[in-house]
Amino acid sequence: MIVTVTANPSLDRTVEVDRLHRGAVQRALTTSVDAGGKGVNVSRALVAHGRPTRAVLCSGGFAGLELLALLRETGVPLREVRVTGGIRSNLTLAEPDGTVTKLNEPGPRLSTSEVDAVLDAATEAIIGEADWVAGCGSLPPGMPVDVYARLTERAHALGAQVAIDTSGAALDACLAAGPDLVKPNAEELAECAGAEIRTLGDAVKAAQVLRDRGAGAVLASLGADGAILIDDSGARYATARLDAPVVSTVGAGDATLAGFLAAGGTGEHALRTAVTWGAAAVTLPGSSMPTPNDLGRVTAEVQRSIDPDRVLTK
Ligand SMILES: Nc1ncnc2c1ncn2[C@@H]1O[C@H](COP(=O)(O)OP(=O)(O)OP(=O)(O)O)[C@@H](O)[C@H]1O
Ligand SMILES: O=P(O)(O)OC[C@@]1(O)O[C@H](CO)[C@@H](O)[C@@H]1O
Repeated sequence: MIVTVTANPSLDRTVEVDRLHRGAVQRALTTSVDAGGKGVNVSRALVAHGRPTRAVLCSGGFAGLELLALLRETGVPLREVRVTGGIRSNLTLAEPDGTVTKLNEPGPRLSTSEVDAVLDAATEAIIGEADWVAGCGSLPPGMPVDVYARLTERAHALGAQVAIDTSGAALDACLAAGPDLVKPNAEELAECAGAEIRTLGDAVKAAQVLRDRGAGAVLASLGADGAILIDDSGARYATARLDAPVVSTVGAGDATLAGFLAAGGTGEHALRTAVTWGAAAVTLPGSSMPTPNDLGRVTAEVQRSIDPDRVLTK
């Protein structure tokens, strides 16, 4: 069972436009709404593949009610923490060539007791049930920067492994608690390691910095370039070939983490599955998560020998 924790979930509104013109009044072609937030997406992807999961998340305001209703439709088992502030709505402006512009709100301010309630709800969900806990996404205002470190300590005390997918100070702060896995994208990895990432070799070195600071393994997603996994047995690189156009990259990293954990959370098979699920996600609109039917569009390949000079596309 994989428990996901999303302190800052969102309603993800995707608005499709012909072409984005800054400063102009534009008419949308279509709009859609998905239940969002990184851990919520991981749970949605797992449910779509019939894998046991539970999503722990904050909910508040009318947006929170809509989020819960959407999640119930998708069949994700929930453990909600009611908070006073309304949860956020994040906007994606999608253009037909696959370009997305994303505006993420900060989220509601949480009180100290609401922060404790999130950690307690996560602990209850873990007890006796979870093999893995995934703490995912940005922290809402009021949430202390060490919350993922605290989640890691609690989960380890209960015998569960921990994966963290976050950015900035929250990523920095979780490393000392020794999460079993972190899943940065290239930008988050560069910021956390304090290094420029231009090549695959740069990405491997930066991932090693995060391991030296406490992460057990690093699964770094590299956008169109695939993903690398660095753990005790070395570095591996996986790429994916797509049989379909790129529609929306939003949530691809979450599908990647979901695939990795669904396939055991370690090793080559998990890396291949991660890249397959991630690449399948980009062929779908908005922040839709792939189902088993979507995976046939992807051919993934894992390489043990990595060309350190290979220049990354983003
Ligand atoms: N343009 C693309 N073409 C093919 N595959 C892609 C593309 N962009 C992303 N992917 C796939 O999705 C995975 C995750 O992408 P990325 O590194 O952009 O995640 P992310 O930034 O964490 O995404 P998000 O935060 O929106 O979930 C990649 O490892 C790759 O398999
Ligand atoms: O602001 P955060 O928490 O970093 O990211 C939130 C978010 O962009 O992540 C998901 C895609 O990965 C979306 O569902 C959601 O809108």
